[in-house]
Amino acid sequence: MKVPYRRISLCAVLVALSYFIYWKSLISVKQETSRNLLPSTQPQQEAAPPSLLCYPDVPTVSPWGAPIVWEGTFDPEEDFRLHHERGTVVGISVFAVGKYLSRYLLPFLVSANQHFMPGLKCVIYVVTDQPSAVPSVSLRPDLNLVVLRCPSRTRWQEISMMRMKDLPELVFPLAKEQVDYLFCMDVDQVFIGRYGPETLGDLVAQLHSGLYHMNKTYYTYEQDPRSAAFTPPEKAHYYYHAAVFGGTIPHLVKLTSSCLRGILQDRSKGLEAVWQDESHLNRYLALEALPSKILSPEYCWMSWNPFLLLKNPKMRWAQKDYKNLRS
Ligand SMILES: CC(=O)N[C@H]1[C@@H](OP(=O)(O)OP(=O)(O)OC[C@H]2O[C@@H](n3ccc(=O)[nH]c3=O)[C@H](O)[C@@H]2O)O[C@H](CO)[C@H](O)[C@@H]1O
Ligand SMILES: [Mn+2]
Repeated sequence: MKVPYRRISLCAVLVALSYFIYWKSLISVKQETSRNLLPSTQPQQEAAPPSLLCYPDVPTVSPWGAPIVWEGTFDPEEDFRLHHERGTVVGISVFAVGKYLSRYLLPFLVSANQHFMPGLKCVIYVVTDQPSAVPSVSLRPDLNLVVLRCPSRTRWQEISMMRMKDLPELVFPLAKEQVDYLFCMDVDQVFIGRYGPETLGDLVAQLHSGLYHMNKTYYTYEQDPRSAAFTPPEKAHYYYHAAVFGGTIPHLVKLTSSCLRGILQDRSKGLEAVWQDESHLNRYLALEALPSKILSPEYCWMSWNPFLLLKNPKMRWAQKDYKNLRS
């Protein structure tokens, strides 16, 4: 049989072209939607020089004045100088429980060693149910590793949600003595570019890169009014990813205690929020405490999302493998 190569290549070119046009239109729709969220009374922050941003005109400030951090909106040398002079110490807490330890922890640590706050003192708190299995990694002299034991839990939903319990019980008592700012991060991600002190703030939230390009009607807030995580969409602005949040310890204490309270209240009614801890986090950040700084999708990039091609990603999601990793 004769293969119609010319017809196939013509089709491929047409598909690629329409895909490109679709992608460009989505990005501009998103930019319009984001701009529309800004009330007209709010002064809009000067946009950084377009050549430095991934897309010109991305929103760089929230309606309540919190900076949205994109490459090009900050001066890395000035930020570094300030924090270096102050002797700022930055922490990360990362949970690696069950199979997630052997699958994700090593690349997370190796990449953090290379890209996370280079030149500043750092502490990584690894929270795990199997401390002896934590891989030994050669780390830079100003980066310390602290391993903490947490209980083994079987349901992955419990492991994810109970971070809101283990953080204040296991991590914060140490961190409040050792660090000025702490990030609470998922382990299934890797640093791929300089993740510097431009990200530091009292209460820091991460835009979810899977939903960033979408219209707000697609944001996955908990919609069951019986749940403590219930979030009326009209009261919220953004959809945040629970894979990264951070701030100073007093702010994180309030955040985790509110989320844990909601999780336990739901449990007592036989409920579980649609995106577990992430649903409670979104409610908290919409209704109880607005973040003082917001990280653009560059700081937690869903690398296989074809609608979000970024020029300056600093961290990307690792490949998911729910089938093998979740029992
Ligand atoms: C359906 C689903 O997936 N939902 C949750 C999950 O997405 P994710 O797909 O990002 O969840 P995930 O599998 O990365 O679990 C969250 C984190 O909990 C830890 N972990 C989890 C399971 C386990 O067996 N061992 C372990 O160590 C680990 O640090 C992991 O990165 O997490 C988000 C927070 O980022 C939200 O809470 C979502 O609601
Ligand atoms: Mn994750």
